[in-house]
Amino acid sequence: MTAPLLETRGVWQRFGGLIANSDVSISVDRGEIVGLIGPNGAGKSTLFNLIAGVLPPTQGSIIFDGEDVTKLPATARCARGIARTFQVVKSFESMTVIDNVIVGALIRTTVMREARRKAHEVLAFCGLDARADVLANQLIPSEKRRLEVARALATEPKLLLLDEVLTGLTPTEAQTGVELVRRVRDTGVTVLMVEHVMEIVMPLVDRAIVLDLGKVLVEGKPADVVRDPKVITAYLGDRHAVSA
Ligand SMILES: Nc1ncnc2c1ncn2[C@@H]1O[C@H](COP(=O)(O)OP(=O)(O)OP(=O)(O)O)[C@@H](O)[C@H]1O
Repeated sequence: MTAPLLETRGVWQRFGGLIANSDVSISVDRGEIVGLIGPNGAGKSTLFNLIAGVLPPTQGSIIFDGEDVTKLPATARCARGIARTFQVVKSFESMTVIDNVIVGALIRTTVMREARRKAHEVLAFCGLDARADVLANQLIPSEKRRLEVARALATEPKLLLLDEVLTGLTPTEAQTGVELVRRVRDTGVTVLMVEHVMEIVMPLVDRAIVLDLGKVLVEGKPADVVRDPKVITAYLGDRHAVSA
């Protein structure tokens, strides 16, 4: 059996008296699409920040690709193959779409022509190449989310952390997003995604991990997770149990 691509081991995050993550141990295997779900304030974004290196955990360790990366800053983790998108889209609004993606590509090369070639390749993959030369602030919300994904992919990650990239989209846009995530995985990239829209995310993921009050409540196959009484009580509601 090969080792997981990502493991969090007994991770805690305290903000003063508030415990945002409490002894969280999860693992993600290579090639998986894993959904991280849970109610508002469950600690999902905090866990993403700990994995990406935005914050050091108060306690515990993060193992990525066989290496303890707990003490590494975000840029060093990105260089090792962890890329993320942000819940609040963080495009450089006054830059063109292509330049936004070149910023990502420059982590792998210092040759501008190569970074531009990579950026165009990734934009085409994300269905945005026709928008390469417009300013990021001219994109509609669904395009901005794809730009976030494109910028992350330009760093050539092994693990892509997607923070609510399908939230707030129309059903058609969300379906396009689902297909994009599948195609990303088909290229060999492992995906860990925080998402709220259960009807969309559950058919997409191989495994779901439910956080509640900073702890792992349940994990397993999506169909089992949505039927778990603990999950129904904590979060999902009966509607999801019957529609799974
Ligand atoms: N930098 C911070 N300082 C203080 N408290 C924080 C900080 N970041 C998060 N928190 C708190 O930690 C808890 C977990 O927040 P987090 O954003 O990780 O939850 P979440 O599951 O991502 O929620 P949502 O679905 O609403 O995005 C919340 O109570 C939040 O207010």
